[in-house]
Amino acid sequence: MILELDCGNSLIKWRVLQAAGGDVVAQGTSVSIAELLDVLAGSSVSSITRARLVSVRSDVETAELCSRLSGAFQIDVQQAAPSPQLGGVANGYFDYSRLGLDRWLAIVGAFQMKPGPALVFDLGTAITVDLVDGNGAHLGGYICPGASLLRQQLHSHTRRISYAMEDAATARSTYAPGRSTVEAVERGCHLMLRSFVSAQIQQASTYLGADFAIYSTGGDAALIADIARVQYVPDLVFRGLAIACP
Ligand SMILES: Nc1ncnc2c1ncn2[C@@H]1O[C@H](COP(=O)(O)OP(=O)(O)OP(=O)(O)O)[C@@H](O)[C@H]1O
Ligand SMILES: CC(C)(CO)[C@@H](O)C(=O)NCCC(=O)O
Ligand SMILES: [K+]
Repeated sequence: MILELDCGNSLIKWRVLQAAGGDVVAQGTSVSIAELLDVLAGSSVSSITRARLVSVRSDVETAELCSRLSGAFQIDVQQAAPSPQLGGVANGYFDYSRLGLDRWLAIVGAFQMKPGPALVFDLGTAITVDLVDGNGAHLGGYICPGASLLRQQLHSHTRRISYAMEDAATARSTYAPGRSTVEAVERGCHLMLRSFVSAQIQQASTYLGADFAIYSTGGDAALIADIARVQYVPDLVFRGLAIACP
């Protein structure tokens, strides 16, 4: 079985495949490797024979994650590394090694799904947007605060904005003007995020032509999944990871 890990700034997303390109037998999100090892130990996942990992954490932290994993399963852990080209895509950064590896793999995963122009949204701790043209040239992209950061900044920098997170999801059910703090903040941030996404889609036609695919991935991808033409692909980074570490 193959263990795949996407180590973001807040969470470790992981899944276990029966074999390369095979069925997903287990998946989840963990706050730490220790928690992930506990979950796997208590599951029906039997023998992990390979692991591949992408991380946007510091080199020291990433090396630590890899060594914990190799120690636990007695295996080598393959790690995605920056590259100027992969899977028909050319990295568009001035310095290709500076492009976040999660972004890079999401673009590569998208281009493999359908070779052609694409706009890729990843909604995690940060929201990232990347453009790739029909020849596989990555044109660059954008990095913005994610949905939680937007709200948290309001909570941290004001005296009177404060509410229980349990009430947040209900408050987001419409976009009507908010009549309580929770409604006003949740609807405001949700609209801000969606307006940004719509503006990106509109602007992208300048660079990609009228006919491009739009993908959304990451923990908060569902917030924009209903916008016209947006395809929700939760495992976009893992698709790219399989190409980077075959
Ligand atoms: N089970 C979950 N646990 C925690 N957050 C979740 C969960 N499901 C969705 N989310 C949302 O996903 C967001 C985190 O997204 P994701 O896990 O893609 O990014 P990350 O790993 O934290 O960050 P990044 O990859 O941008 O560095 C949170 O802001 C939260 O709103
Ligand atoms: C932007 C994030 C945090 C998104 O996870 C990650 O891709 C990252 O750390 N990128 C490095 C900076 C860059 O991509 O320009
Ligand atoms: K991410």
